[in-house]
Amino acid sequence: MASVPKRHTYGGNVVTDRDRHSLQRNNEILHPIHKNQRKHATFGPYIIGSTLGEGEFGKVKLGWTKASSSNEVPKQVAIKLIRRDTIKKDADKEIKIYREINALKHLTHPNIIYLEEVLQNSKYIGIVLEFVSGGEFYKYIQRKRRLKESSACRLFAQLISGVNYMHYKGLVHRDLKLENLLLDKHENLVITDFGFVNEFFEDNELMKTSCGSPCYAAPELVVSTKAYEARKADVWSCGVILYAMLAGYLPWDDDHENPTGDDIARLYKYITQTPLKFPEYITPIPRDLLRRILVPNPRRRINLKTIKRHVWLKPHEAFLSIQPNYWDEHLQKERPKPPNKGDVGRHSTYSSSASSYSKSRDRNSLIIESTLEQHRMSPQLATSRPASPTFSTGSKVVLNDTKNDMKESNINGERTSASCRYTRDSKGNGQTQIEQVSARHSSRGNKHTSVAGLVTIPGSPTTARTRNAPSSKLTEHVKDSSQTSFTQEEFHRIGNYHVPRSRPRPTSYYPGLSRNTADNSLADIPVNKLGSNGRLTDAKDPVPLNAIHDTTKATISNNSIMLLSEGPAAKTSPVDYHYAIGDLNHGDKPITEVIDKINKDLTHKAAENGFPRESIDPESTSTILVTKEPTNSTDEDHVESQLENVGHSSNKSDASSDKDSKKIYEKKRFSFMSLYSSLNGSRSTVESRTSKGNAPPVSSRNPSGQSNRSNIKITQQQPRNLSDRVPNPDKKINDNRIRDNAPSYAESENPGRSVRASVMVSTLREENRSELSNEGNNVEAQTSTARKVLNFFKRRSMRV
Ligand SMILES: Nc1ncnc2c1ncn2[C@@H]1O[C@H](COP(=O)(O)OP(=O)(O)OP(=O)(O)O)[C@@H](O)[C@H]1O
Repeated sequence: MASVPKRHTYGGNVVTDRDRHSLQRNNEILHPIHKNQRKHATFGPYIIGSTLGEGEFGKVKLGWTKASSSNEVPKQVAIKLIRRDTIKKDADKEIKIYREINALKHLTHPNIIYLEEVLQNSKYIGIVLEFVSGGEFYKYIQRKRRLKESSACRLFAQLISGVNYMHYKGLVHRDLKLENLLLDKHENLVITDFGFVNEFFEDNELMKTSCGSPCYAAPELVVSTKAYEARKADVWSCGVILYAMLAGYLPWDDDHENPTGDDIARLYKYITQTPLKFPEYITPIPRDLLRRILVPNPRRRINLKTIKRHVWLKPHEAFLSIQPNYWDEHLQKERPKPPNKGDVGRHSTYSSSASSYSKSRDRNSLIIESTLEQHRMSPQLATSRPASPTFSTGSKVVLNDTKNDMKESNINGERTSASCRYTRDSKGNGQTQIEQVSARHSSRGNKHTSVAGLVTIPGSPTTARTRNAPSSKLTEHVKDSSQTSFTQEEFHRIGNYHVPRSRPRPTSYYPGLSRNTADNSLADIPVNKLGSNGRLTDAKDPVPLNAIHDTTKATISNNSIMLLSEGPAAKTSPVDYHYAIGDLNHGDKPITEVIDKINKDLTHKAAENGFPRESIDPESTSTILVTKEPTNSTDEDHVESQLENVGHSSNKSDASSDKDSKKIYEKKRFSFMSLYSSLNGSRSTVESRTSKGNAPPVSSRNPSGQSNRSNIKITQQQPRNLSDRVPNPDKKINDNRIRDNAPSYAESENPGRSVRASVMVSTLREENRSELSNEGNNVEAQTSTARKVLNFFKRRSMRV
């Protein structure tokens, strides 16, 4: 008979029968092991399962508590096991671990990983975290290529809520990136990996230690040796994350001379000097938000408070308006009561042959054996060595512009740094002593229950259920958070975890990995040719904060403009009219009047250009290109006030957007070659576009880099029918106007070739193909006509 493997602890020691009896007697951890039961490794009270992932510090294992009765569902946890011998040699590593632990024990937020406890034995430190079963966020994006806007919006709101909460607690993460985000089983975002976390104390003190991952780190961390404002650095990273969610790849990852970003100096030069570019499927509103976030100059970068109020996040306004202290008050409620003061530091102890454990009842009473006490720090390290064991002294951060939005960094009434202590608590035979952060018996299941349970908080982006809840309730909750009633969620089921990683995760996210699949929408889009140059390239220069300067298809309908992104993945997004057209509507004119005027102008122009007047339905949707060029205004207050003035904005579901977009395209019939609108002094030029809605991407740029307020570009569709495209003298004149009226486009971005003409040609080719295939009889005649048209455009494109 094959010998049954012995149950052993993760300390590597075999648990003897004597040990087991002693443990059972103490009723502490182990349960009787039946002969036919599989034996497991254990670590403290947890049975150790498969490897969930691997990081810098070692493996993260799935663990679960042993059920004391058949009815009890074991609680699952993730245990970050860190070999003590590895950190003994590496004081930096140890500092990171303590930072993480000491930060996490103060954080209770649905979108921040929850620290259950910390255990250690002679070989390992085990950071016991809630188990998050939805997998890694970057893989999620890779799987989906990119996220739908609504989904990105929900997750970004969660990210912002979590980051805002930690800032409220006086902590900055400093290493926010896709790889440090996980998803729970409800696809809620969970921020992890607090190894670079730091604390800010006083006003006017900035952080000096650069950290984070290059692709996500704010430029000021790298290009400047000056102290930086760490919260703004977190904001930058959030922007990079948002970009990655929406685009499916990182911004500024296309420097061909530095494809992997290994040359960091070059990478940052590239970041600060290359305008932010967008793929066409990112719609104007999130673009606008990204442009405000990804501003190299931190002083001009939007802050969290303003982000929360951005119109794009309007659907999650309710969730974002929950005050950070709400989470402390209410999520803590569902956890065991904090100990009486006298209990702090009191331990109930049990032991095995490998290690002994003690439990304190207070999450703040972390006692962990620190090798730091035994090591002399190198002078270099000593400077950044925590004054308190918690955080490095070299990294204090300022509270300035968001000062009013943040409270003093008090945690449970005391400074973060004061709440942590290291004690040496050796036991008997010189064995390593134990620690425990908190004896919290509630599961993260509960916590996420709370998250899921935020059903009672309508508008919360945390779960699908929350979104349907009546909005009045949210207000109640926001106003009176004491009325919370969290539902209890069942524990995570064993097996409901993602496939373990077999190797360390990448430190940055390379979209190329996901692009080699059949994602034509990504592959086909000349991303580098799109976007605008509204963002200044020099960090020293003021950056226009409040500009919508994308070329954007828009459809006016019922007092609102449907802004359409361009290209195969085009989606509609109803946007507040005032917001979309900005100065166009300055003169207190009712929107309907303005729309009427635009439509009349269009009709007039149609007639002028030889199109039948009656072919335009003034009531119907008219496609226009709205391009509001960057303004010189750089004042953040102005941004805020602008945002305040922004009316409603709602994100339509993608399905309905698609429908709308199709409908709109069906209605488009003409392409106006020029239209100069003098509405409120705004200059309007006309751009051509194809019937597929592929406006020349480069035209969205402001080639001169100069700021022109409210440069509205209006156009209508190219005729859809082949017969409409048959060249005639009028049409030629018309076509010449296209070119003549779009000098900016031809002049600058593509001096050698007309992208617009190319787009037209390719579209014509496509349409010819489909139409000709339907009309077999006239194939030849029409082909030759089509050829003429193509040749005409080809010649034109060569001439430009
Ligand atoms: N709470 C958790 N629930 C589920 N899986 C987790 C959890 N924590 C970590 N993991 C998995 O383990 C992997 C490594 O975790 P983590 O990044 O926290 O380790 P680390 O040693 O701090 O890594 P890093 O190199 O980023 O510092 C994660 O990518 C994830 O797959």
